[in-house]
Amino acid sequence: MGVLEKIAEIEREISRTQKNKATEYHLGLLKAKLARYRQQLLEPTGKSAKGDGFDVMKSGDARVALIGFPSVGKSTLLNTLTKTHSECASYEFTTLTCIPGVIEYNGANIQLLDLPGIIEGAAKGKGRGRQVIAVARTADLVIMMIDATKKDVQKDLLTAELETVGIRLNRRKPNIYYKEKKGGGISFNSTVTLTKTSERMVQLILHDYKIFNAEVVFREDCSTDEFIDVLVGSRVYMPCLYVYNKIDQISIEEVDRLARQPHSVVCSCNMMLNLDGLLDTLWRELALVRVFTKKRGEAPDFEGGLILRRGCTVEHVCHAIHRTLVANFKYALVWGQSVKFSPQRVGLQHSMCHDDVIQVVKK
Ligand SMILES: Nc1nc2c(ncn2[C@@H]2O[C@H](COP(=O)(O)OP(=O)(O)OP(=O)(O)O)[C@@H](O)[C@H]2O)c(=O)[nH]1
Ligand SMILES: [K+]
Ligand SMILES: [Mg+2]
Repeated sequence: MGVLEKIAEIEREISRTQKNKATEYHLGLLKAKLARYRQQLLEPTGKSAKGDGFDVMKSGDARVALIGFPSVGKSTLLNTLTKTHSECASYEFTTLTCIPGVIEYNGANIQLLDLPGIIEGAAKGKGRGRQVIAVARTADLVIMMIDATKKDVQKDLLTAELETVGIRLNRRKPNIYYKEKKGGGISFNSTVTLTKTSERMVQLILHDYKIFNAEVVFREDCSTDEFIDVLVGSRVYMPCLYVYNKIDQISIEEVDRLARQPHSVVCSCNMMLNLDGLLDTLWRELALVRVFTKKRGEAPDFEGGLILRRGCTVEHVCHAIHRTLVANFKYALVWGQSVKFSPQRVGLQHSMCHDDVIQVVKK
């Protein structure tokens, strides 16, 4: 039996099995097996996807992948936001490869990847689904583009496809410490009360994976699924922005409802509606920050802002300016939202805000 058939069989068994106290361990083990087979499916088989235009060099300050069903308007978005042209048409699967463009925003270069449309079953190899999803894994953010005139199930279907291959959208990495050991058996600890899984469940799963020596510490109330994620590894946790396109075709009430969903933005690429709003939201979801540098007695360099991540400190800024700067750092003067007074004298650990100005004083 091939891996795909094994996966199908386990999926059938899971859907057949009623969820209750008596089947809890059985279901947990089935999920652990499923995760293992899916992982096998993801491992390179030798016949890799090289050479068909999907291996695009990473460039710029961040990478964004466009994921969606066919003909939702992904290529139209690339054409409106970047200088690159990608073929658009009313028929499905117009785009067949990965086409990179660059969004210039707030002085940052954001790489936007137009990709072929994906359909249900993509993760199992339907269409070019697996190649598309492989590209999505390399992104800093996924834009899930949804046709606002169609049903909302698109979102759940696509999320499920990405989940299958280990992409976790808008979720934090579970706070579980896990380490395989050479001996000593399984050591299990938790710093909180566990309500969604148990030590026994974890033991059973580890046993199923033929792991007999390991240290496990739950630092939050995680589920069995989350433990399996940590065990299997190679999961990617990334932000996702849901972009509802074609709002020119729906009622204002419906636009309003969609715009209120979490991590969502509405637009019309054809009619150029709310593209500014889209860029603004994209910037926030990417958690990018621009910082201007200034030399003593001169105006800030408003042309050459540094692009960093939210939460960055003066130390990060120094690294971005020059690798030896931290060693020679005495203090910095900062103007902007991160300080009470402008300028304010700060140290290396001070956190910067978007559009702050900094002057570094050396020893
Ligand atoms: N009404 C309306 N139509 C749009 C909008 N944006 C794109 N379209 C139309 O939707 C169709 C598909 O657009 P594409 O950009 O080719 O869609 P895609 O998602 O790249 O499609 P594939 O590459 O086939 O997956 C085209 O006929 C576009 O003109 C919009 O905002 N409103
Ligand atoms: K199309
Ligand atoms: Mg396209």
